[in-house]
Amino acid sequence: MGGVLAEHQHGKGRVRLGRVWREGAVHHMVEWTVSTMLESDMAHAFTTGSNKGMTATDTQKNMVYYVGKQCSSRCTIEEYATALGKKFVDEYPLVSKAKIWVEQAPWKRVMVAGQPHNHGFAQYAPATRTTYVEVSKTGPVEVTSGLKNFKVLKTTQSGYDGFLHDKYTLLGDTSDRIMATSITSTWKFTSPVPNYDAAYEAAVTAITETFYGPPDKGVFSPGVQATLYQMANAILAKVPQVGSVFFNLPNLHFLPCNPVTSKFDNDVYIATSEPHGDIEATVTRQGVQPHCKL
Ligand SMILES: O=c1[nH]c(=O)c2[nH]c(=O)[nH]c2[nH]1
Repeated sequence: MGGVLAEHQHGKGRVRLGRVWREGAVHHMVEWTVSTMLESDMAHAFTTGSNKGMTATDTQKNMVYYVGKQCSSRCTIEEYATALGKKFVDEYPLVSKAKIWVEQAPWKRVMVAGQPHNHGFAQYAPATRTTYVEVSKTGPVEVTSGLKNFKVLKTTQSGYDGFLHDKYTLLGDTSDRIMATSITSTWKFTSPVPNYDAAYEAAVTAITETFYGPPDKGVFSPGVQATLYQMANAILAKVPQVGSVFFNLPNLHFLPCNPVTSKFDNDVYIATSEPHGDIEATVTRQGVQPHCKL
């Protein structure tokens, strides 16, 4: 057993936490799925079998709830992840770096009879806000935010042509098609963020304005690749603290359908999720290193 233990870490995956802040009759609620990873002086656990000094993954799970309790007033996932990461590196001498992932379930306050409900919530869409935070004993806290499962679609203002046509190609050029994708994006901050909620809303606005264009006319997309690049640039323009933006965009095809008695007339489609195109890229400001896609 002479192999070199090159890297190691240990953590707890997908710990689910509900947190309610009761402000009088009006309640605020979040549901978070938290994953942790600790880099620590624990090589001996792998190479000798001794677990001396180890922060057990069960303890890491307990800390998820403990720090949730400590957040006595409403906070963002970025603030929570930073507090949790700090707790690990401050509490445990052998831990050099804590890596924290948090996903926020899309609970929204419901409207009943036109009024916001005091304590009722619903999920209207599966878009999930995400964060990944690294806290080391030395060095700055590194925060990456994002979203996943954000399904967007437009029924026109999308085309795809000019690609290589050879004997293996069946797809024809098109100047009008449905464009649909399920957006996963992460954006890494390179300077302090005064308000993570505002930064998130600005990034989502940048994505939607760029994808759809103005409400009356929309905006033409010549391909998923070009739209991806434009959306990333829109985030860089709208959120000055962001240095690097990653997108993964599956191309969810709606295929022209010829119902038995008629021809396709831009009206009936075969909706598919598989197989799908898969298009991704990272776009950075000049001189900024791309962040890893997570
Ligand atoms: O926008 C697109 N990009 C592609 O790379 C691609 N490939 C494909 O078959 N259709 C599309 N559409």
